[in-house]
Amino acid sequence: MNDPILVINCGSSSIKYALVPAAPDESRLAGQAERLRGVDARLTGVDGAGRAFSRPLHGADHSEAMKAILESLEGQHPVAVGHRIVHGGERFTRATRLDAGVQRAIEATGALAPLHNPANLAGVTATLALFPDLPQVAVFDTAFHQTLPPRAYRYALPEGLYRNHGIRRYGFHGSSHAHVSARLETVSERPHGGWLIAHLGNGCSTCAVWQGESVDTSMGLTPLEGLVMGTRSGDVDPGLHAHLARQLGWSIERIDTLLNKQSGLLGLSGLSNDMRRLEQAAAEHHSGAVLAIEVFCYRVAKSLASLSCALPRLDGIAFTGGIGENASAVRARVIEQLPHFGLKLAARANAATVGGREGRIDPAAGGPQVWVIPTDEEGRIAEETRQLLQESHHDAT
Ligand SMILES: Nc1ncnc2c1ncn2[C@@H]1O[C@H](COP(=O)(O)OP(=O)(O)O)[C@@H](O)[C@H]1O
Ligand SMILES: CC(=O)OP(=O)(O)O
Ligand SMILES: [Mg+2]
Repeated sequence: MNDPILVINCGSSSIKYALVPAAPDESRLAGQAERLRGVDARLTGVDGAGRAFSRPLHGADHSEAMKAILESLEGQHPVAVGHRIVHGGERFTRATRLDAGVQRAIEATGALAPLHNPANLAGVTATLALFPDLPQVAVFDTAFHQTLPPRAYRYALPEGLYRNHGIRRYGFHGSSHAHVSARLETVSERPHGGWLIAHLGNGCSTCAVWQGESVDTSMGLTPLEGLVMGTRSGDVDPGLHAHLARQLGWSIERIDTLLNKQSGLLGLSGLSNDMRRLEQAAAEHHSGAVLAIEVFCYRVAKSLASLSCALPRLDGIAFTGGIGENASAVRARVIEQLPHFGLKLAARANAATVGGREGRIDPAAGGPQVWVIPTDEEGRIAEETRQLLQESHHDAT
């Protein structure tokens, strides 16, 4: 493999990794460790000899899982490591070489992404211990949204909170939205247009892109704002916090756990945070699952409609992420709630575009286009890592 970059995407309970070669057509070694710290923790992937493997990790934490991942890559020689870091705050507006100072600054923004930044840093620490001599780069979810205008990133709060404490909307899933936006430039034949992207995975966000730049997005100061997610509530009345504290005596920690870990699809259904499981249960008329999917789809449609205000023109919509790429029934329910935009689906193309396929799923009747574009956060992180290292090499010579 030619000068591959090792990409590490550490989530709260999973690590996705990929060894991304310089040549885009060459295949990648990739995999994931899931349900970390659980008895059923497991690593699945493809090893250096091209063999698929799946093995139990028995309660492994992030650093033990990282060791197992690196063992599976034995014989491979990455030239650098690119890390997904979810929150870059106001300081990190682009990919940045990791050093002790940068690590400390990422730690300081940890409170704003409690499910993500601490896990991201655990991945950095484990990788640094195993690859002390390799350049390591942080690629931030927030960076793509640096182009948001003030009307989109400011909350209607007193200015001092923004100026002195960085209280503003940042936006996340930037590597995913950037990848999808770049693909749309290539495949849609409507370059430099206005697009709405729905990234629907465990975390979910929408993004309005005009001429390749993010102009508004549904996530805010933290990855909790906006859509209904696996375990996150998304938007609630900001008065809810005071109400729960005053009326039920709940602590801030309890409210935070409620909104981040016990809500969303899980809270609404009382069953699961997993869309696959909910679709099965809804088919068997589980009322919680039926309601959870209904609220989920309505909130995606409502968010897309409101973000359309950020665009001078709507060329189309793209779905991505585990749900966006696979759940054709979810896509159909979202689009059917947006008829006033002239949006329609071609039912057969919609049903067939699943399992990592890219494709256009509207009837091509001249209205806004609808696309499924599989995300590639790892590819984008590798690209930005490579670019930064090339720039610093040029600066040094
Ligand atoms: N075939 C499928 N049908 C419906 N939902 C799916 C399918 N495959 C994956 N999903 C859903 O995608 C979500 C996970 O998305 P993903 O983007 O992989 O998450 P993460 O944010 O952890 O990367 C889960 O809700 C899962 O149920
Ligand atoms: C920012 C975010 O929500 O990330 P994920 O989808 O990986 O949870
Ligand atoms: Mg995700």
